[in-house]
Amino acid sequence: MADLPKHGSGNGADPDTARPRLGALRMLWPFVMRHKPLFGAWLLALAASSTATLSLPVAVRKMIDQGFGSGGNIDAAFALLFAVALVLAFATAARFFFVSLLGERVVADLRNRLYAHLVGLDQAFFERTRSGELVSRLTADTELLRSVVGSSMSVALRSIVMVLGSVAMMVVTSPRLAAYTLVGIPLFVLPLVLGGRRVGRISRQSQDRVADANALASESLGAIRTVQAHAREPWERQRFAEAVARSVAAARRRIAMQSLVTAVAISVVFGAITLVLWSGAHDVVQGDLTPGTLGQFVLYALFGGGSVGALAEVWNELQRAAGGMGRISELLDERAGIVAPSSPATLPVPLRGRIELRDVGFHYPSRPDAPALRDFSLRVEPGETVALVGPSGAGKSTVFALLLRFHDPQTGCVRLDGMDIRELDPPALREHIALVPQQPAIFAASAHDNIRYGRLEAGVPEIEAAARSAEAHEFIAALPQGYDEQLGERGARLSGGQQQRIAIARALLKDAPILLLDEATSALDAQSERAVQQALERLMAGRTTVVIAHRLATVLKADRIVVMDGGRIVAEGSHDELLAQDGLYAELARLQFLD
Ligand SMILES: Nc1ncnc2c1ncn2[C@@H]1O[C@H](COP(=O)(O)OP(=O)(O)OP(=O)(O)O)[C@@H](O)[C@H]1O
Repeated sequence: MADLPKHGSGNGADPDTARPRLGALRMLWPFVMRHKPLFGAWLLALAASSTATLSLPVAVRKMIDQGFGSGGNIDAAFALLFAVALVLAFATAARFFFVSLLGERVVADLRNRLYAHLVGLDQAFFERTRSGELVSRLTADTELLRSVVGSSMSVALRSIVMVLGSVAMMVVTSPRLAAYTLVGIPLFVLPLVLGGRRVGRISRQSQDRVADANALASESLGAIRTVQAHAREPWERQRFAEAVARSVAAARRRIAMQSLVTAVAISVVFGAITLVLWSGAHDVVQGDLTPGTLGQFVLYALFGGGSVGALAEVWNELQRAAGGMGRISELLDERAGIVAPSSPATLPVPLRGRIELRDVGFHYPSRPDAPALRDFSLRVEPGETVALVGPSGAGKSTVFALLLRFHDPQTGCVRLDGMDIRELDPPALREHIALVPQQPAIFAASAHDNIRYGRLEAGVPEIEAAARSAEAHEFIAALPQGYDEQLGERGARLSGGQQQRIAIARALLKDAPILLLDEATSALDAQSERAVQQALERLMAGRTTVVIAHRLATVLKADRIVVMDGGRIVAEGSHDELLAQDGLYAELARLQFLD
């Protein structure tokens, strides 16, 4: 799988890379076909509105020749004109309604499909992809496609119909004038297409500058504490102002180019029309043409010309959207490396909870020459608590990653109750493991929902019981809205110790036989510390536990301490035994636990 190209934002392809191929938009077809009735209704409305538009000039001719000419029926001519206009009005409204709705539906489907696909991808994918970029694909790129399905494609198709219809009607109306006009068309189209291309290129640049400014703002607002703690507000203001100024400068170039194109287009169009009109007027004077027919012809020329202009305008947008679609299909083509076998084995019920890593050798996909674990063998009996201790980078978290099957080891195997975990369906495996990470993820939801994440079908009494065991009930009950209190993005409204206790309550609720606990390194005050410790003891009771230990109390309570260094086990034993050896453990203990 190739690395994704890193764009500043989901908007606009890099002007230096190859032009996006319009063919990428074909990917949208199956999504459109899922809404056949809407699509059909739109085509009908399009046919009706185009027919009405194309009959308008005929009605105008009748009005001029019969209405103003001698002996005509004024009332009937005007009634016809009004009727055509009425059909046009309603058909246009229907066309707009159906195609806009189609755009919304298609984009919603596409977004759902993309999101459903992304959450199923493996950790290796998320390690090499920036989450900001994924969000931008989900929003900015799909947004671009909404405007394409809901408007640009409609404009393009309508314009093509109108150009063909107008040209045909021009030939029918006056073959001689039509011949003049057709010869003049390239003269008229060329500057529009050339100018349009240039506008497209400049507009991509201008959107990239806008995206730069946005990225800058979201980065500094996301790190507002760091910004303010360093008193860097003036610096950030200036950086943002400069980025905004760059985007205005780029937009100015685009606007200037667009203005120029508009001026040229209007001059060329009206120049051509004046010429045709002038030649037609001579015909009228000589009696070869009625005034109404000339009027009819000029209207067709205007419709046709206007539609060519509209085509030129949407051309660039279609190209941009093709770029967006290309990037989305790249993501949809990503395949997870960690998948269930075709017929997954089932775990014994009840699970005993023996875990084993046997002769494991592992390196992260992004770092093939830096093994994170080597010849690593560890067996944890049901109900046993093993503490992993070691310097930073020793490979402790990697053990967790392999037990959860976020990655597969390159050599050796990981077993659960004697069964190779590669034979299992990954979600089924993870159902049996509760993970309490060092920095728990708290969602922007209520306290109640945050705990319920551990087991979605849990009822209120179970959730409260879990909170009580996790020593979290008291502080939650004291929140202004109790369990309904919103905890804020990333748990912004909770202290570190409180966040940990929410995570412990979640794990208690999940009630899995295996517990992976990454103890927080951040020091808590004595009271929080005691509360967290008590909660953890309740959580660990009766479960097979592997804990990345940072506290003396934890290592003292563990059945066994495993000392890791450089991806290997260097010593094993109890606290006292290991202290007596006076090796790496004694050194770490002096630094970490015994100060
Ligand atoms: N996602 C990753 N991609 C590439 N390398 C990684 C990744 N995660 C960890 N590593 C590397 O693997 C090695 C082991 O890391 P690991 O996180 O398991 O150490 P640790 O003992 O948990 O450290 P700490 O106590 O600091 O969390 C380190 O050299 C680290 O740089």
